[in-house]
Amino acid sequence: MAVDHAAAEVDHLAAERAAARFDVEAMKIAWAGSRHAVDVADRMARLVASDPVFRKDNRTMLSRKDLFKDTLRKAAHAWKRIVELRLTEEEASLLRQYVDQPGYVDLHWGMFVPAIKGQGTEEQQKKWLPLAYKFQIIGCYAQTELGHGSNVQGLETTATFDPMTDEFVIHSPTLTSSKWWPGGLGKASTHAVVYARLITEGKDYGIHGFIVQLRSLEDHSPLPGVTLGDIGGKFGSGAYNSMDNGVLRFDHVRIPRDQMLMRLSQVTREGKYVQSDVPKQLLYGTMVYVRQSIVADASKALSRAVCIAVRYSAIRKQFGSQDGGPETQVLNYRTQQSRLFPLLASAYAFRFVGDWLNWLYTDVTQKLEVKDYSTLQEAHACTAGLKAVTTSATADAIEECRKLCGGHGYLNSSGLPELFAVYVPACTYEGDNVVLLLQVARILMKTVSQLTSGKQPVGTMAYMGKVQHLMQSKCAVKTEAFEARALRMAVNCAQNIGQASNQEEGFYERSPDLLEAAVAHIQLIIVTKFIEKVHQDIPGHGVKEQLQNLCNVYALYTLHKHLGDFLATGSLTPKQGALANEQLGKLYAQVRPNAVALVDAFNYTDHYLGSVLGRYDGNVYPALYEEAWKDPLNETVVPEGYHEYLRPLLKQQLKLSRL
Ligand SMILES: CCCCCCCCCCCCCCCCCCCC(=O)SCCNC(=O)CCNC(=O)[C@H](O)C(C)(C)COP(=O)(O)OP(=O)(O)OC[C@H]1O[C@@H](n2cnc3c(N)ncnc32)[C@H](O)[C@@H]1OP(=O)(O)O
Ligand SMILES: Cc1cc2nc3c(=O)[nH]c(=O)nc-3n(C[C@H](O)[C@H](O)[C@H](O)COP(=O)(O)OP(=O)(O)OC[C@H]3O[C@@H](n4cnc5c(N)ncnc54)[C@H](O)[C@@H]3O)c2cc1C
Repeated sequence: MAVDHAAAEVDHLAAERAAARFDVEAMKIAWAGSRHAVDVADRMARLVASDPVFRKDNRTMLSRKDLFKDTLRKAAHAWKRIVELRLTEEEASLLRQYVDQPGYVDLHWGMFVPAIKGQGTEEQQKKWLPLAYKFQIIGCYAQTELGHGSNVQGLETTATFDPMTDEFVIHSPTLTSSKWWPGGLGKASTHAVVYARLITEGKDYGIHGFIVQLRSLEDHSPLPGVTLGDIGGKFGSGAYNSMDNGVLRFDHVRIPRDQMLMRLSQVTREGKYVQSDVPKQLLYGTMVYVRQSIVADASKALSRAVCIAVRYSAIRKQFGSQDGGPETQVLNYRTQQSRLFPLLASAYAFRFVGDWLNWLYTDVTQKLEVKDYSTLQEAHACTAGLKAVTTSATADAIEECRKLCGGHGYLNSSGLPELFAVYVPACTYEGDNVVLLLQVARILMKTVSQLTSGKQPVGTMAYMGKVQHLMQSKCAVKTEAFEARALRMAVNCAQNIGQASNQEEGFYERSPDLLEAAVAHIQLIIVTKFIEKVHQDIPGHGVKEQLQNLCNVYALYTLHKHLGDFLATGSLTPKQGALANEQLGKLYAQVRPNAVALVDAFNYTDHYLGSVLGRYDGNVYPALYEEAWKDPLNETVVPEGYHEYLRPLLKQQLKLSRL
């Protein structure tokens, strides 16, 4: 008798949901942050999913031109809906998230507006922000050049003040000074915040931001002296190709003096350079803001991938039956669990550390407003380090989820190839991850060097103040082992650097070790924030227990993966390492019956997931089968090219065989 496998698979997810030992609705609240957050997200997700303009299932089959036009259409439609429905800022930003297609609006709202807010004077904000808020201008963030991205101080574009006309002359003196990469620049933006070397009275004062109009507001043509376009196709089909990353050159383009962003420093009518009493690092403030939001996005991307892989692993069966009985769900294999459940735990860990980072960012911003700059370094270290660690882990995890879905994970219809292709540049943009970790390492070395002078480290570095205890102790408690590992790695690096002939040379030589010390410090922060979360009052049947399990999984998995560090620094004994691994196996068994419900708690619509493998109803096989027929290659039974290339070949072979 033929078995209806499709119906059986659907039942599987229902059975998984019924077996869960906690209240999924309460977990949705723990994940989203509040009942209100769940409701708003749900409403916005459904609004997008029910609107045919936001359809995205054909995205990987569109040409670059069609994909770009589709992005313009979606952005315009989203804006229309935002205005018509009078959406709040919170609702509008969720709507943009669920539209789920990178485009110029990300840079307009994500970098252009924050740059003006952070670096513009009140007067400049009054002039430019209303235009940007109403989309009367579209802006991008033009910092990176063909020759320099990481080294911001090495940028070459010049902004030379001309006191005769009270203008800056923006110029690209070399090919390598061409702006290269800014999103939204290639085709959409009318304006940019351009970063250039400020030159006045014959002196180079380094990098500053300027608002520059690029295109006519009448017909969108480039203004005189401006050459610009798109930099070309990028990794993966669909994916980030919806974005018009651009190239831009200036040939002595003149802008009024008041288009220099003047909150941090000014140039007077006479051409005098005046530095405000604020730290010059605030020039990098927009990047700090975006890095913080990238950490929050890491948990979104990772949870999507994990949701697909968990649901599909509950549906997919292989082996396990000798006599024609049911085969084993691949989710029951210990290897599948040990690869997948740490990623599930990481999604939750990144979510909570992202919330904390958002709190830290808000706190630092409020302090800056009253000229308290004491937490600037902490904000830089945490945003840079967490951005690096969470994006690298998420990119690796999405690829792992693809493999966890076997062959079907490689199909575009699984959603995973596109998710990976869209996500992986997060390891590079907004600061290459290695460059950012080296920034964290510099701050760690500075902190270690100050320990002897009695200066007490604060914030996330406070544990380093327990240096006497942590350098000697045998660690029984989990967090203490993480603290000892991070501190001892940092102290080892500092000692090795101290032996070099000069500090810079020592730092350069020891940079691979410094990277690992920075990662250890950041992982300590993630573990600590997860533990703090589970110590809070979390309502809902079984919710706290599940989060406690996931927290243990994250900590013990991280410990297991980096056991070499823990052993080499003497923070754990080999026996403790082995016990941790034993414990991890037991935790996986506790996660197993709850896995499907734990990904349901992300509350993603099928539209947002964009995956036939991750469907809520589990009806995977009919959907896969149906999806295949939609490919343009299947529009004709006999393929185009048959008469030109296949038929002559086959006929020739036929003739040869008759000879
Ligand atoms: C299936 C389909 C899915 C579809 C999904 C769709 C989702 C759509 C959503 C997409 C969203 C995407 C949105 C984002 C889009 C991407 C945007 C990307 C934009 C960019 O990339 S913009 C360019 C970014 N560029 C960089 O990040 C450059 C990195 N370099 C630097 O930051 C600096 O050069 C560096 C490395 C910090 C060095 O600077 P330098 O000036 O040379 O300084 P020093 O190292 O000497 O440090 C001096 C001093 O300053 C302190 N410092 C440094 N940085 C900061 C800072 N940011 N804040 C505070 N302090 C800082 C440093 O610690 C030193 O302090 P001291 O006390 O030691 O003096
Ligand atoms: C999709 C995408 C969107 C982007 N959007 C924008 C945008 O909107 N606006 C904008 O201005 N820019 C944008 N960028 C540019 C981006 O910010 C830069 O690419 C990024 O900062 C990395 O700089 P880079 O390309 O110069 O890399 P490089 O610094 O050239 O990196 C190359 C290699 O050198 C290594 N390296 C570099 N310096 C060091 C060091 N000191 N020590 C050890 N190793 C080092 C790196 O780790 C890397 O392995 C975007 C980039 C991408 C990919």
